[in-house]
Amino acid sequence: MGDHGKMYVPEDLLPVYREHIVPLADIITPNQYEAELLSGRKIKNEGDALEVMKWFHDQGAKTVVLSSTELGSENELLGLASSVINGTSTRLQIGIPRLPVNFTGTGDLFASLLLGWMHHTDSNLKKSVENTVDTMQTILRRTLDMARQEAGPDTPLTVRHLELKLVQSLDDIRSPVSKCKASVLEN
Ligand SMILES: Nc1ncnc2c1ncn2[C@@H]1O[C@H](COP(=O)(O)OP(=O)(O)O)[C@@H](O)[C@H]1O
Ligand SMILES: Cc1ncc(COP(=O)(O)O)c(C=O)c1O
Repeated sequence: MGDHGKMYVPEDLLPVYREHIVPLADIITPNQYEAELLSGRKIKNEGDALEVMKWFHDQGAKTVVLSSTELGSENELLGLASSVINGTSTRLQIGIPRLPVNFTGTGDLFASLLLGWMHHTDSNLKKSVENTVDTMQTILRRTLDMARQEAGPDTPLTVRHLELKLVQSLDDIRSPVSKCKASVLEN
């Protein structure tokens, strides 16, 4: 829907997403801006993030992952996740090392990887979020390295240079190298 304070889709679609699309979702992976737009609440701290994730559960989503928030630090984005599946509730957070460029298509890639891992792990939220973030890191680092090589030292990186290196990352999609650990939030 949007990012960095700007919507990609026409603004008059917001109520359609909120009222008609969100209630259809089993799993939803908004970034901070999208979560704030849909829920109508600002996320300024972890308590706000937990309330916003509860709002999505109240709309019917069993699994909510805030793919990134600015609640981390200069060097880290913070992801948060919550699932209520078969009466079992799990909430966790994960630090995501921040790379110094804006990529395009990361939200779509994140959603695809998470869906695959939730399917393969019988809805194990912790393992799915960790594998997803680990694979994202590997793909984005490869994308940035190859973009810098291709552009050379004097050319600014463009969207074309930063096209996600998915095909080159097939092995990392299948078998992520375990690095980022999620911590479970108690109550
Ligand atoms: N600059 C970045 N540094 C590190 N990881 C990033 C960066 N941008 C995106 N990602 C990865 O992509 C995922 C989705 O990005 P996010 O910005 O939350 O969604 P969207 O692309 O929809 O705005 C994040 O969880 C993170 O793993
Ligand atoms: C119109 C438009 N712009 C940009 C994007 C890229 O979004 P992101 O980088 O958040 O995945 C999308 C993703 O679906 C989109 O539909």
